[in-house]
Amino acid sequence: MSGLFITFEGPDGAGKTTVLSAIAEQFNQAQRRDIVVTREPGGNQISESIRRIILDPKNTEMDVRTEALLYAAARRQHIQETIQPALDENKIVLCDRFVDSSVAYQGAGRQIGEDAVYQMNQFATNGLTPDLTVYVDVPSEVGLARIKAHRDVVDRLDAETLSFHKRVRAAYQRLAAAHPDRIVTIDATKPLPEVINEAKLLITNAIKRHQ
Ligand SMILES: Nc1ncnc2c1ncn2[C@@H]1O[C@H](COP(=O)(O)OP(=O)(O)OP(=O)(O)O)[C@@H](O)[C@H]1O
Ligand SMILES: Cc1cn([C@H]2C[C@H](O)[C@@H](COP(=O)(O)O)O2)c(=O)[nH]c1=O
Repeated sequence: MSGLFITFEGPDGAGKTTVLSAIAEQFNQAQRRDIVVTREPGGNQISESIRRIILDPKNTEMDVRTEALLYAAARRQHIQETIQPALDENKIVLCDRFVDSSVAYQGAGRQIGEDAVYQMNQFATNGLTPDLTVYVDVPSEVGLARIKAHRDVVDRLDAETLSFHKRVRAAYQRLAAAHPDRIVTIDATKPLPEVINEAKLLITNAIKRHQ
């Protein structure tokens, strides 16, 4: 039996990272041993190095397809080093972003084609698909305002135009409509404790179904 692969997705500033770490914290000590919390791009030394290159605001010359390929390369390494070994050990992997991010940000945000980006990622993932995706949804203006209010460093993607971020959100909403069995939407304009509770319930139910 394989483990359980759960991803968190959403526009910048939706609250994914905050919600994910609160949930991981709330699981008891015994459960925590079976849970791996990780993120994309990143999760290991090579993928974190790629992350620094992609997000560096100085890298203004980066071509949009180069960017898409770098995200996919970081993902491949992340799967091989972190995700697949944990799933093989029957663990629960909670991952901050995965292929849906590439479809939304590079496919729609950068306008290089949602299907083209999805297909390119099939090579990187060899078809690995999350069992559940928690989509934390906020209007782009709300997410960006949260980032501006709370973050000292704004990365190359955060700094994109409002229209870029609106295309990203619209693509996420299309993905959620197209994959209702996998992607569950949470309204993240609600107060943080409510968002955390809703996400925790989704994960707890997924774990129960999996046992
Ligand atoms: N429901 C909420 N209501 C108000 N503020 C929130 C809510 N959720 C998160 N925040 C705040 O918004 C900020 C951004 O949250 P967080 O970093 O978790 O977002 P994120 O989705 O991981 O963003 P990114 O993808 O850009 O890293 C944080 O300061 C967090 O405390
Ligand atoms: C995985 C992935 C991420 N992105 C973007 C989304 C964010 O702006 C940054 C990641 O950093 P954060 O800590 O989640 O803010 O990168 C992307 O464009 N494509 C992807 O595949």
